[in-house]
Amino acid sequence: MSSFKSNFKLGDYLTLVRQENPLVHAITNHVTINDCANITLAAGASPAMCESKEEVSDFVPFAKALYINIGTINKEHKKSIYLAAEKASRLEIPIVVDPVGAVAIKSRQDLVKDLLTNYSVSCIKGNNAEIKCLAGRRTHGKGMDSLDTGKDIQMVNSELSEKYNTMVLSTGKTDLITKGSTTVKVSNGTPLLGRITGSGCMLGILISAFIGVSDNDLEAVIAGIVSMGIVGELAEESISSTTDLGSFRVKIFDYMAALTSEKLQERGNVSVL
Ligand SMILES: Nc1ncnc2c1ncn2[C@@H]1O[C@H](COP(=O)(O)OP(=O)(O)O)[C@@H](O)[C@H]1O
Ligand SMILES: Cc1ncsc1CCOP(=O)(O)O
Ligand SMILES: [Mg+2]
Repeated sequence: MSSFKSNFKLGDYLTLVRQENPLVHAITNHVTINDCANITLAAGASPAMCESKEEVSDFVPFAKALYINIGTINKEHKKSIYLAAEKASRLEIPIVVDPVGAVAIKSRQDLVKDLLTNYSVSCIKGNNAEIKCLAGRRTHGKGMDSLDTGKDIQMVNSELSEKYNTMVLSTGKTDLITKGSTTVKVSNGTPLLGRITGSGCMLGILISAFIGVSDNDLEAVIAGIVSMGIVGELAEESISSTTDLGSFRVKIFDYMAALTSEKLQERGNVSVL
């Protein structure tokens, strides 16, 4: 692993997830919901997709983290998200927000900014375009996908992190995680992750699981990002053609379940900027 100033061991966070089997409450989109549940299980955590407004407030207290993904949001979801965020903030349960589609849809930007302003969000996680649009920057996306090269993204992350007093994770070819004045770059992964739907959502619920077992949220998020990147690399190495996207997707679950803390340590490509 390349330089990271703290002497933390990435693999320890995976071990913790497996030992503690944290319950992650997800209110997430209906496109990738099953992939989110399965990647969470494969990592050693427990997913629960509970989204009804009558139920979320009762359910949140059992969770170690709350993952909010607005990819297919509707009126009902919106109410549930507010109720869940309110309860989680009050109980100091970490919240991760994934602003899917915010580039194209103004009301999604407004919702996410409102959540960041009024609730205790541990991490806002989006692709480069989503993160830039939340900072009011010009960017380029297509539907749920980013077409942004990531130019100036470190500055944008820092601005948002300071403005909302939260961690910011921007994803793309490289992933940057910023907390206050610290930005860490993770260079694991493969472009194939961008060719299946759900890689961003799976990353979002995974980092929620990792945050849920740790008192160091920055290190936990790094371990979650590296895990996703490495299983993408291993899945790519296992297929015979880059058009085997179905096999690639399935292999991601296989390699996540088989991932060891040693592998995490060995292949993690992390540096402090
Ligand atoms: N070109 C790439 N090279 C390496 N990893 C990538 C690439 N594109 C996406 N990823 C990885 O795929 C995951 C999802 O990122 P991204 O595609 O930016 O999010 P989203 O699916 O939300 O648009 C992240 O772990 C990211 O590192
Ligand atoms: C295609 C699509 N449409 C609404 S949500 C969604 C999934 C987005 O997944 P990801 O952000 O992981 O690419
Ligand atoms: Mg996404």
